[in-house]
Amino acid sequence: MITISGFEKSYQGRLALKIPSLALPGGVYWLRGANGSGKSTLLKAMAGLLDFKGSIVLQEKVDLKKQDVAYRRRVNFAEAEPVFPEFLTGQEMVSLFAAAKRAPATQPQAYLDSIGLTPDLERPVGAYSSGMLKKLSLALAFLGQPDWILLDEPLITMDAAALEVLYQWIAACRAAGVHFILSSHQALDATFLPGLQTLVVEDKTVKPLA
Ligand SMILES: Nc1ncnc2c1ncn2[C@@H]1O[C@H](COP(=O)(O)OP(=O)(O)OP(=O)(O)O)[C@@H](O)[C@H]1O
Repeated sequence: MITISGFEKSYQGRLALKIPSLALPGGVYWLRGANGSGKSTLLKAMAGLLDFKGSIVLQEKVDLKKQDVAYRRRVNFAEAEPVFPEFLTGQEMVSLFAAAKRAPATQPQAYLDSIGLTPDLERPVGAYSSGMLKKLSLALAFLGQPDWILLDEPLITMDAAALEVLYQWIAACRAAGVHFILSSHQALDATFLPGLQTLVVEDKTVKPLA
């Protein structure tokens, strides 16, 4: 469960998103909304990457603002358009994230092998294509033992084979009790994401679709 209360985010004094109260019990959520509606703002705030007014609390006890290290270890995030330091290799990025997220020893390799990134790990990420960067950032978002994984536009730039792998990762994590929020402009297919629930971002707020 994630509970959002009294949430407000403004940029340069201009309100972007306001959520008086929202409780997300868990499962898989499709975060849907028009361009500029506030999807990335919500996900970045929930990932602890944006300052905001109000509170976000995990499982009624881990407050993002008060226990930020514990919270961030349990909530993972992948950006829509990942930007990494270009001089670091894929392997160096994986090692950094694996240490920060306390990933079990063999976990990173399993993800990288299945998505086909292993042959490119020694190359600097500045030499990666946009699809390779996306695969790397998604693999990083699965490291550790998160309770929630937030994926901003995970479908963009992914080829069909990579998408199938992503759905397999999500299914395996769901079976282990991990919850997901995926933002997407494309409709998500409930065949691949059983129990899919919808959150709509409009009029500068977020509501579950009844
Ligand atoms: N760094 C920023 N500075 C100023 N305004 C911002 C900034 N980031 C986002 N905004 C504004 O906040 C609002 C929500 O933006 P956000 O990126 O969260 O939308 P989104 O739903 O993810 O959009 P898209 O579907 O186009 O990616 C928009 O009006 C946007 O202009």
